[in-house]
Amino acid sequence: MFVIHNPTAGRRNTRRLIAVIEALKRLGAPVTLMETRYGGHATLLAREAAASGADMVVAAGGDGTIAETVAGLVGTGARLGVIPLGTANVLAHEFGLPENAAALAAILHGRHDTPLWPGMLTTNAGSKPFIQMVGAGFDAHVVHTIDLRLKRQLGRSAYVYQTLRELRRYHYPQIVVTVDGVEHEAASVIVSKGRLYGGPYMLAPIARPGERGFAVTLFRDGGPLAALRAGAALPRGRLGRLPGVTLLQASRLDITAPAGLPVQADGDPAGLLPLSVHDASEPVLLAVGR
Ligand SMILES: Nc1ncnc2c1ncn2[C@@H]1O[C@H](COP(=O)(O)OP(=O)(O)OP(=O)(O)O)[C@@H](O)[C@H]1O
Repeated sequence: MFVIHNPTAGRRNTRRLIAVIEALKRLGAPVTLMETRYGGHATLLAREAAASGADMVVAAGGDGTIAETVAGLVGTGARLGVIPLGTANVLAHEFGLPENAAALAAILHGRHDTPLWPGMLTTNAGSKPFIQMVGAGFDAHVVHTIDLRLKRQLGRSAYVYQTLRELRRYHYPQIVVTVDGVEHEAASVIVSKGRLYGGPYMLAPIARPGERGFAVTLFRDGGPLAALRAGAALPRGRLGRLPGVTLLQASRLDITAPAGLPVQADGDPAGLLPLSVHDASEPVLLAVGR
């Protein structure tokens, strides 16, 4: 089993990683540990691990590291494992991965899995898979402007701080989004593979991470008050039920304007508008509990 560790993810705490690796060794699993040296390196490491015959490649990091690992695994037949070490760890919440090191090791060593069908995002920064969500509008602005040192120190609270800081600075331009050929306008758009957002919080109950297609949440109201309302609704799991919020299903989607607005994918900066989203060619298999 190959474990790809992003040493910059989350609060850089390696205690959990070591505990899971020790538990894997106690189960008799041979583990090869590799560290990423730069953003995007996980894709190369995963591709090489799969090419060398690994049947399981584990992403040890946050959602960004998982997406980069998946980019190297699609089409190879190698299974995906996850050791959540990130800030929000949305995918780990989505699939109920345990906090306990021994329980997580048992899942990685076991044979039970579920399909995870990534989306493909194309922007000026290129084309790459995402596993949980893509955003354009206020949330992407927060992701692009957040201080990475603060994120490491405060974890998820850094997003709350940055959201409050940017509420009155952001201009809330209208975004033009075409969902399966039908044009809409919104202040913010979140395209989801999974149901959760920002951690364990429900956003898109219609989302099906193991199947083709996407859930699309349109936040029609712009301005600081609407953004503040959304921020307050998130921890109560009521984001999707706010007035002015519409949830749609999509098989493909384009956001054409305004050009130059920031985009986020799986909680990391992912280029600028315009963007397009479609299905990856095939799913990967994710090791999960029963
Ligand atoms: N060695 C490295 N040096 C600098 N950046 C790296 C390195 N390895 C990976 N990265 C980048 O770190 C970024 C953040 O990683 P990741 O998303 O896994 O952690 P996180 O943001 O803390 O967690 P989450 O997405 O769950 O909130 C990714 O975009 C990845 O490209």
